Amino acid sequence: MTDMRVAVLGTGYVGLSTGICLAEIGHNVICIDIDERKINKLKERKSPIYEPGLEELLIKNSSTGRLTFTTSHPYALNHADIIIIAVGTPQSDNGRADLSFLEQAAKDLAEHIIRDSIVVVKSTVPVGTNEYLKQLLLGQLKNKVEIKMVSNPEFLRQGSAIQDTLKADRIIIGSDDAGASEKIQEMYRPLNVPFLLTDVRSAEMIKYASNAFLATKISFINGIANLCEAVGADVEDVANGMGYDKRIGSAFLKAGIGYGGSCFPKDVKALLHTSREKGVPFSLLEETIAINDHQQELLVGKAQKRLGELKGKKIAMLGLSFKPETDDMREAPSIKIARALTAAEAKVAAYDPVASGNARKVIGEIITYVDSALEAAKGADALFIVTEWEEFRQLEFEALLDVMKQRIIFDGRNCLDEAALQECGPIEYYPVGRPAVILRRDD
Ligand SMILES: NC(=O)c1ccc[n+]([C@@H]2O[C@H](COP(=O)([O-])OP(=O)(O)OC[C@H]3O[C@@H](n4cnc5c(N)ncnc54)[C@H](O)[C@@H]3O)[C@@H](O)[C@H]2O)c1
Ligand SMILES: O=c1ccn([C@@H]2O[C@H](COP(=O)(O)OP(=O)(O)O[C@H]3O[C@H](CO)[C@@H](O)[C@H](O)[C@H]3O)[C@@H](O)[C@H]2O)c(=O)[nH]1
Repeated sequence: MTDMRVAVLGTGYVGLSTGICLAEIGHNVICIDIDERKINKLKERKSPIYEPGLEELLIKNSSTGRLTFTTSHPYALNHADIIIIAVGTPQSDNGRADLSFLEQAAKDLAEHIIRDSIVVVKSTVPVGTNEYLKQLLLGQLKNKVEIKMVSNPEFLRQGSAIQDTLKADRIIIGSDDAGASEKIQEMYRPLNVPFLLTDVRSAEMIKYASNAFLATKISFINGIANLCEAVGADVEDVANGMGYDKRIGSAFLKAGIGYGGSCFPKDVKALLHTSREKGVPFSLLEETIAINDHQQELLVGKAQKRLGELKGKKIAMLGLSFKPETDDMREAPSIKIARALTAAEAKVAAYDPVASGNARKVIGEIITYVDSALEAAKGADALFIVTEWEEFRQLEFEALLDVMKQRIIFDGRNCLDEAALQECGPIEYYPVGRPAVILRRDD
């Protein structure tokens, strides 16, 4: 059965992608957000975020009338009998997940739900939160209605959110109510994605375990990369060689300056917080975090070692967003790198294809934002690759190196073509976990 009536709370990456994709497979979706500016933009069929493919589907599904937007909870809830919560669960000071947006969402629901409903929690929440929310909701319900809860964590990645939603590896449905579980399976069935049915607590844990495992895989390969530098091995070949083993797999073995973004940093810390709260030591997670933090400092350390005092040196920074194909700056490694460089009194000129506007809000005016890689490179003592945008791989490095004061590149993402760089004449190229390429004038 298609054409279910669904309300989605929150139009961030998750809410918006979910809402759009559910409309795309035939449901009637209303998305609600408390942020009036976002909703106004969405009503004009413009995406408030940079996410490939999202705006096309937004326009398509808005024009069929299957996808609408509102800031009014009563209006949206009047429309729906499946309510998906996709509000943010940021990190609070002690590492714990901040549930205040969820608590407010539960209050909004309690006030305005007028019919029996299934409430689906898509936000990433610590184990036990679904039960807590249910109690909160039931305790404040204004109308006499029946509420069933389903935990349905999300696994999309920014930059490929739409494809990840339409072609997910799996859909996790955690519920103790067979009817609710069946209805949510029906909702997703047109996607033709495998379901894993489980209890609520296990569903909540699957999300944290998945993110923590992937983050740990990244820290592991970064640890190996640092060792490779010490022993003269090449981490790209090592990761390749490991990845052929099906038990290991090649994904998430890309060494570099560590993981950032709106999820891995906060979710690993939230899981660690749970382990401490329960008195179950999980020092592996501490190490995952420590390696990640260290990795972001290493790049600046390498520049200090090569250039000496950074005071007055000019650094060109290519890339600001936490990964390519997004303008999201949450926990982007560029933030720490920009702060460390400017603390050492280096002058930083940064270029990013889409994230400069958001970067200004986070990093501020301690660095200069320019409109091209070439402009950033002018007069630079070194160039840092911080985000592996495809645009940077395609750069004319000969021209870029020619405008630099010193022909030195630190590639924090191992994304440049070494052979092509060697064609550019004298160069010093320092990747992560691989031997440096040093071609002097008389080589
Ligand atoms: N970003 C990702 O790639 C991703 C992927 C998987 C899971 N998650 C998880 O999904 C959740 C949402 O993440 P996000 O990145 O989409 O969040 P986000 O911060 O980008 O967006 C959340 C939205 O919710 C809105 N909101 C807050 N309170 C509300 C309320 N009471 N009613 C309606 N709207 C409200 C906010 O205004 C905001 O627009 C988080 O728990 C996150 O950990 C995120
Ligand atoms: O081999 C790798 C892979 C990733 N990264 C970095 O790890 C971070 C996260 O990358 P990615 O996982 O691609 O992006 P996210 O959009 O943050 O997605 C993650 O976080 C989401 C939110 O929970 C989950 O839904 C996704 O499944 C999970 O991949 C980025 O800084 C990447 O540069 C590496 O350093 N090496």
